[in-house]
Amino acid sequence: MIEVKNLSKSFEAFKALKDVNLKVKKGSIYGLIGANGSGKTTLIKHLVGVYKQDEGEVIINGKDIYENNEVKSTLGYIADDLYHFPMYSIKDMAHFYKKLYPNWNEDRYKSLLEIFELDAKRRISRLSKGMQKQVAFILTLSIMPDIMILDEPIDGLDPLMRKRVWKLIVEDVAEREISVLISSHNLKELEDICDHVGIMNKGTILLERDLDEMKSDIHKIQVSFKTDNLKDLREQVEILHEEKRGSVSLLIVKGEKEEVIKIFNKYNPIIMDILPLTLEEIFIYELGGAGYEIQNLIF
Ligand SMILES: Nc1ncnc2c1ncn2[C@@H]1O[C@H](COP(=O)(O)OP(=O)(O)OP(=O)(O)O)[C@@H](O)[C@H]1O
Repeated sequence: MIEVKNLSKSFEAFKALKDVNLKVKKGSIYGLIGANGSGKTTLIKHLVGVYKQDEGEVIINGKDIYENNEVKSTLGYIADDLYHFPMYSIKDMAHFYKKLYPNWNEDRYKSLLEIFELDAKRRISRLSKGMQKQVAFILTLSIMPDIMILDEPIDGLDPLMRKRVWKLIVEDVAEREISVLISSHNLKELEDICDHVGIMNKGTILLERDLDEMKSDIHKIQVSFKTDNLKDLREQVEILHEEKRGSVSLLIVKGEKEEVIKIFNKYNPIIMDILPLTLEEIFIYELGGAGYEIQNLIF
């Protein structure tokens, strides 16, 4: 479990993190989205114990992470700027990790090398950027972490590798109940794998949502009535957005699905379809209501 309470951090006069609160439960995946410079990497460097906070707490599995090697040995971290010792091969690096991480699993390491089809004798600095990322995943997954912190993890990976990596992470979450935090600019990438998503903006978490709850609470409805019933409907349901396409209205409606359908059905619609919403659309409509320009925050 990852817990951040009232975390603040300044670099000289610049306040990079302002009163950040966040929780990633056991067996869940948290997606951290935010524009360049919003504070994701600064937050992550606190989560992995690189930075010491000015205020607040950063607790991993019930303990402060900063200068705590015992906690760090259960934590897998993939930084956005990977570092490998220049002369090291994958095998040398694995040897180094084996000494550093008590839960290192040699069988898993070997099977991951096969999955990624990498030769352990190859020097890491000579591999392509994407292959270096694959090595980082092999090493990180082989330490059998309780917690994984991934900063832009799939940048540089091709679509097949992305799929492979997500599958491995989701399996670890399901089988070993690890907690994962992933930062990304790409909401679409996170949509299928995260349970929670938080949007960072100017050093704070602007909005945080449970994805299942969120998806069950907001609906895209394509509807057409014989007469114009939208005026009456507006008084009974919360409509976040509406568009008219000929005789058909496209509505984004907030509320419990069955209840919303019941209300619409009272007006005998000629057609009524409930369409799936992407995560991006949900954020746009939710934040649109709050007066934010979501596109500026997440792209
Ligand atoms: N060591 C530092 N000294 C001074 N300012 C810093 C330092 N590290 C980060 N900052 C500032 O803090 C802010 C947040 O940076 P951070 O790297 O956390 O953003 P980010 O959300 O990870 O961005 P990106 O998506 O571009 O990676 C930026 O304005 C950055 O300039």
